[in-house]
Amino acid sequence: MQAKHIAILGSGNIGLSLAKGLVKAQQYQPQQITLTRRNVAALNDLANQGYQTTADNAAAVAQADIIVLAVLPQQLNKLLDEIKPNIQTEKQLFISVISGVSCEDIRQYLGMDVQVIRAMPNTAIAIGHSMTCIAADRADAENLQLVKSMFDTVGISIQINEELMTSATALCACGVAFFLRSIRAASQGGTEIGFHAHDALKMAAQTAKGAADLLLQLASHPEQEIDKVTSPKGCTIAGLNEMEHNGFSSAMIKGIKLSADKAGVLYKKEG
Ligand SMILES: NC(=O)C1=CN([C@@H]2O[C@H](COP(=O)(O)OP(=O)(O)OC[C@H]3O[C@@H](n4cnc5c(N)ncnc54)[C@H](O)[C@@H]3O)[C@@H](O)[C@H]2O)C=CC1
Ligand SMILES: O=C(O)[C@@H]1CCC=N1
Repeated sequence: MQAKHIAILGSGNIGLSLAKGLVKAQQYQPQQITLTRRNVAALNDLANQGYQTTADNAAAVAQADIIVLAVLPQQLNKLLDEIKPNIQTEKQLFISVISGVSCEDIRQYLGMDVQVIRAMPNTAIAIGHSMTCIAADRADAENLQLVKSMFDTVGISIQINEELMTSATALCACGVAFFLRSIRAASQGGTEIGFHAHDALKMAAQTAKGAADLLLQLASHPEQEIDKVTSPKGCTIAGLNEMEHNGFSSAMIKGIKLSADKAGVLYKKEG
């Protein structure tokens, strides 16, 4: 259990997923986490579970050791204006999960030499299965280690070069949506060939999970595992080739490329 107090500024989809993941992993107790949101009433359920909730970002920052920035890129500058007077550069660590905003962008906007580490988790953090990419330009090694161990308790984390953070956003954070859509599409196919929708979804999801685990647990390559499924003149290769003729791999590659391009231009430095 960490002794530190965390303020999560902007408790929407990812901010709340992070808070829930940290508590589920027993790294933090709800009382050690302050959640902020402009409409604080939307956090009433969390307040009942013991989290501190407030709309006052500056007050939340005043009592925090670790400050997580989790607003949209276009909401960041206003938030930084609000909290700037209460920042204690010597003792506080900033973790930004905001896409397309560099550590230098944050220091430059604040005009302060704060410790900033970027983390790009995904929503599976809420259940301890995030793939989180971590980057910093000049944070202390001790702080980097602290952030890495924090995210390791809620999934798997790797440290990457900061220039690759927009790519990490597309592949891992947006990636959850891409894989979910493929599972949904598989379930729709399943319904068309005879299964009730809820059964088809469960069957597709478990099949996707098994496929991912084959790669993760056996450290094998997708094509190696595909070769084991595709019998000569069989139905798997027939289905797979039909999907490829319709652009399956190409659609995924192009979508990830476009997402990465978009992630790089989400933030306008002047707000
Ligand atoms: N949703 C995801 O899967 C991921 C999102 N991110 C990044 O996390 C950030 C947040 O994304 P989401 O959670 O999806 O957005 P969201 O819109 O669900 O959450 C942002 C929250 O911040 C609140 N907010 C805005 N301004 C505020 C202020 N001044 N004070 C307090 N609260 C304020 C909003 O009311 C909202 O609840 C974005 O920058 C995004 O790029 C990163 C990784 C994954
Ligand atoms: O769609 C977005 O812009 C955010 C960033 C990663 C996931 N959601």
